[in-house]
Amino acid sequence: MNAIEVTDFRKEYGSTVAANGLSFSLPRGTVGALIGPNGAGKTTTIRALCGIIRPTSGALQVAGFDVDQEPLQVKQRVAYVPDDPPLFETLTVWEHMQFIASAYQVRDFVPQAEELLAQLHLEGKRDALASELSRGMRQKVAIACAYLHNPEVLFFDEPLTGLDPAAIRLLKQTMSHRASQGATVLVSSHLLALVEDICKHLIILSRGQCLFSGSIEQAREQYATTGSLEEMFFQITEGATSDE
Ligand SMILES: Nc1ncnc2c1ncn2[C@@H]1O[C@H](COP(=O)(O)OP(=O)(O)OP(=O)(O)O)[C@@H](O)[C@H]1O
Repeated sequence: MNAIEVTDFRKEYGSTVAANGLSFSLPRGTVGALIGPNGAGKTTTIRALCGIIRPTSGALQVAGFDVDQEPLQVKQRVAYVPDDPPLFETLTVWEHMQFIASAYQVRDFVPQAEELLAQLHLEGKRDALASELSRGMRQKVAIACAYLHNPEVLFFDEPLTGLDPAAIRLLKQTMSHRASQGATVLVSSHLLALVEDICKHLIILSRGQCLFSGSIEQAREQYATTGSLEEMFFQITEGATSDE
């Protein structure tokens, strides 16, 4: 079963076509990499999948629900970590956890929240206001909030930038672990070498179009390559961006 199903997704911002008839899917229990050059349409696609922006046309399904027709069911089941997470500046780290637990009705959230803060080395910042946190710490708070309500589908937009090596390793481990437990993770990143070992599925966008969607093995077969994800990326996007 696919946790994410995108069919002919189009998004226009005025005269800019950010997504031009994208179709792809991501199987449940998979970590998928959403990659592509700057301006390819990755953030637009993720935001549409979370129900934050509406498509100009096309159909988007997440966790078995139509994003346009059943937005609440979708929002209850997803978590979204944007590249610059907007926190509540006047809430403390712990109050963020309380807020998420309340919004998503997570019962007995305290042990899990404490564990997440410990894993992310945020225990010392438990009572700090969001406005007092470093960029990496803000990202960690957003990650802790994302995990707290045990979402079925997680969207991460450039999650690794700003994190220290220990946090990068932890985030990758937790993504793989969540996927092994049945969750689905779509991660957008330019740091191909860092996501290579956890992503089983590849979605490559360029200029609002989907150049490839499938497993890493299928990509290797289709493009007859044994190279790294980075080499594959250049091979697949070659030509598609050459006249930019
Ligand atoms: N709110 C907006 N208003 C107008 N144009 C937008 C808006 N958001 C995105 N765009 C445009 O849509 C296109 C796709 O942008 P998007 O942010 O989805 O790309 P991306 O693949 O995430 O890029 P990057 O790797 O640089 O983050 C770009 O041309 C961008 O300028």
